[in-house]
Amino acid sequence: MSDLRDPAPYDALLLLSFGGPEGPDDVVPFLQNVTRGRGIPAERLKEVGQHYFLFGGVSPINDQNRALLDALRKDFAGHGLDLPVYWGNRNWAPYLTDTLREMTRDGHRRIAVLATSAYASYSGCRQYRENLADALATLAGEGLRPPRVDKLRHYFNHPGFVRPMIEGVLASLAELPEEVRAGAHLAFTTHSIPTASADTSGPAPGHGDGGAYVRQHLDVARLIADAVREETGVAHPWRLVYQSRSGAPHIPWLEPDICDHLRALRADGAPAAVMVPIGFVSDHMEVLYDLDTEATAKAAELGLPVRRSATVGADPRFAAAVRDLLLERAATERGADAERCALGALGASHDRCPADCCPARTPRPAAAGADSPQA
Ligand SMILES: CC1=C(CCC(=O)O)c2cc3nc(cc4[nH]c(cc5[nH]c(cc1n2)c(C)c5CCC(=O)O)c(CCC(=O)O)c4C)C(CCC(=O)O)=C3C
Ligand SMILES: [Fe+2]
Repeated sequence: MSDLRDPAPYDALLLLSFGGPEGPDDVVPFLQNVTRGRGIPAERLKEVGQHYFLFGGVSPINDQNRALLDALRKDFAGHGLDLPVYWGNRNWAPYLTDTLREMTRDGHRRIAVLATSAYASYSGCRQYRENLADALATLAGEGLRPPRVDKLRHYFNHPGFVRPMIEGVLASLAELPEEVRAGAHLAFTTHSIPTASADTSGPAPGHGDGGAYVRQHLDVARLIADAVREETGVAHPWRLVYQSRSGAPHIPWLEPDICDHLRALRADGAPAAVMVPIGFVSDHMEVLYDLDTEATAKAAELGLPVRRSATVGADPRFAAAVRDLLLERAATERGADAERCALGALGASHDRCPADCCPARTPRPAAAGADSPQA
């Protein structure tokens, strides 16, 4: 029997996130970092820049990550897990490469990575693995001996991610006026991505038809809808919808858009809706602007009462889930048996992405996978 608190072989955890601007002067360089080489029309960039300026040029994502770091450190300390937690981002300071350099200088040799994206997709998984490979290559180029990095598995169906969202939906339903509550629709929403990218998300055997990205979201939506029905005795109608589309108009992205969906609900006589942002880990700009500002204004214009339910953010149950994932993986890496906690129909996700998982349009080195130069 292995020690349940033993993090070996890991000597540190890295929280890996998207990053966001911290003031008006950061907005344009941040957007340049995000969209470098990704073919986003200038029109769209100007529009997204306005979303940030509306909030003083500050993305909420950094404070959300600081709160999660605090929650993780408290959870680890409270459970006798002595493991330092670092934070690095893809698109803004603290940059991943700087954090990994610091971790290397601090003597860390084997690092577990938690990405703030719960599902399979190029943007949510492989792109982070590419960022890790780039950072490791940079460190090697500086004459440092890069540590080994392992990315923790997808947690979309971990109870520590799903449970808080179920409670969030129940709270949002309770906030709706009583006369519309029982008929309220649940609009589960996530980031739209190109259909070509969705179709190739996850390992190849599941490619096509929206791939693992759509399948995983549908599984979470169903889990939440079922739990809400059990709790309230009401089978709220639900649908998975999408938001935050970018890219050129002629390229197909996942649909329907949340705003079009709200319009259709209104036209069909739905009395109310709860927007459930299952695709997002915290209240960042996609949630504060695209849902709380744009979609909420659209609903008001339509005369459709709506609420937006909570993301997990720094919920202590999510922090505990991260500890669980880390200790599970640590045990697996030591060759021990580990319970792999997962709700729903899909089971626990793989630890190491196979070579054909969420392929890039142009193949590039990616760390922490079967096709990694470091593997
Ligand atoms: C699947 C997915 C997630 C969810 C998983 C996860 O959480 O990682 C996510 C999260 C995020 N996306 C974010 C911001 C942006 N995403 C953009 C563009 C894009 N996102 C894409 C996908 C995703 N994105 C895609 C396919 C593009 C097109 C360009 C490309 O192929 O890369 C752009 C460019 C402008 C625009 O067109 O919107 C911005 C500014 C922020 C930070 C918010 C903040 O500051 O609070 C976060 C957390
Ligand atoms: Fe995005």
